[in-house]
Amino acid sequence: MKLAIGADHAGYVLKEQIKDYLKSKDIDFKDVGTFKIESCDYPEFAYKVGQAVSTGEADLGILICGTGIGMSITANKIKGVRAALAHDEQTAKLSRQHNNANVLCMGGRILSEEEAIQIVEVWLNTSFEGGRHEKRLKLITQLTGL
Ligand SMILES: O=C(CO)[C@H](O)[C@H](O)[C@H](O)COP(=O)(O)O
Repeated sequence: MKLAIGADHAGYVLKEQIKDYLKSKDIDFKDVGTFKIESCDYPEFAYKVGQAVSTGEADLGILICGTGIGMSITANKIKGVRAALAHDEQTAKLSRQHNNANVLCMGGRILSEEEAIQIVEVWLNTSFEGGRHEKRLKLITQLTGL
């Protein structure tokens, strides 16, 4: 499995902490930036991670900004991306089970390192349940073209 990960300045520190966690688990990832703490614009990184997932370059993506909201708004405008904003483990788990979310968005100004890593762990280790949820995902594509 390959991950794409990105953040703006407000998510930069948490991104680096999550990268340490991914390395400790031998999970392959591509970091699309930002690579510094200076102010920058979240859509650039949401677009890069979203494109990586949309084209199949990455299986899953992780995006972090201050709240995770700007990242999720942007990523969800990319075809094939199902980005979920999660501030807790239960939402993260359900985003995989019911929505087959392929991008996880988090708030670097909302979550502690420990909370974020627990969210990432549960998200990466939960599978899509399929069944009735499959039809609903197809409807998203049919209705929106995305
Ligand atoms: O867009 C956001 C909200 O969804 C992100 O949280 C940004 O990180 C935030 O807006 C950045 O704010 P700043 O005042 O420019 O640091």
